[in-house]
Amino acid sequence: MKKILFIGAGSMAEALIQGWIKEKVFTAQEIYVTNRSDKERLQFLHDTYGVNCNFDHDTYQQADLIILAMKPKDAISAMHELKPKITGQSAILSILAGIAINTITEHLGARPVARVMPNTSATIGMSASGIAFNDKVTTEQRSIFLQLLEAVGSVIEVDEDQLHAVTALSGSGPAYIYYLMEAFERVGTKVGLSKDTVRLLMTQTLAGTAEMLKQSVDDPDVLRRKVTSPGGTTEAGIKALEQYQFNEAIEACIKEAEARSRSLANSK
Ligand SMILES: NC(=O)C1=CN([C@@H]2O[C@H](COP(=O)(O)OP(=O)(O)OC[C@H]3O[C@@H](n4cnc5c(N)ncnc54)[C@H](O)[C@@H]3O)[C@@H](O)[C@H]2O)C=CC1
Ligand SMILES: O=C(O)[C@@H]1CCC=N1
Repeated sequence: MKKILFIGAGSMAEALIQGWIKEKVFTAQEIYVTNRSDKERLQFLHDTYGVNCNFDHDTYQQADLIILAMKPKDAISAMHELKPKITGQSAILSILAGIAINTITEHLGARPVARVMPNTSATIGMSASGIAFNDKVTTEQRSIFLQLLEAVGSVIEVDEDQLHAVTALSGSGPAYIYYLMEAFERVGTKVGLSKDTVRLLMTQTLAGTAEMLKQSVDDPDVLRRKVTSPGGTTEAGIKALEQYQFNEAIEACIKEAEARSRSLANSK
């Protein structure tokens, strides 16, 4: 039986716990979760998923895998608390935005580390994750780490520095799409539809568009042109997006998020 220990019990920890249990990667009995102070949150995770939230110090030493899942600003103090407890050879999987592998080994000692940027769609097995490893990760461990992320979606190996861009795009990405959906729902009701109808239409439109991009050999601009009849509705809509500087807004969004990821490395 394995021991998988989450340090941090927030939304992303819950998404991975849910995804791994659902995909039968780990049983609830194999998962241990702790956080800083919120006992009610731990009780909720125990009651909902059956994971272990009350355990002794031996669990730290026996853990096969420790998952760093606190906020980046809490990472240094959390690792400081963790270091004396983990005398064993546990590998580390970090989902911390911005925090470098070197910072982790500086605080937790030389050990295998996978730095991962998943997203909350891991909950339903649909995460898009980026991953980078340090040189302590063996070939066997590397394939285990990849399997863990494949179980909750797709995963792509990148250079560690590229994880800032991955964070800005697919790590934060679900929030951009939810924000877009909020806007569709708001305007949809202004043009005469109910919120439920808009949600149904646009959820299917997003899913269909994503599937077209996956299945088609065409680039997005080619697919877009197939929707855009000359003098038609799409052309009018796109013109409005251009007038409101859609491309500049998206560029600023991703660049700001990427820069924030880089600056999180220095946050205290
Ligand atoms: N929420 C998301 O969509 C994603 C988050 N991430 C990363 O995952 C990490 C967690 O994010 P969320 O789950 O959104 O945060 P959250 O705020 O929901 O949860 C953070 C958890 O860490 C715990 N914590 C804080 N200090 C601690 C300490 N010293 N020891 C033990 N536990 C401690 C808190 O009690 C809380 O349970 C962050 O580093 C974030 O960058 C990565 C990808 C996506
Ligand atoms: O907002 C954040 O900082 C985290 C990282 C990616 C998604 N959520």
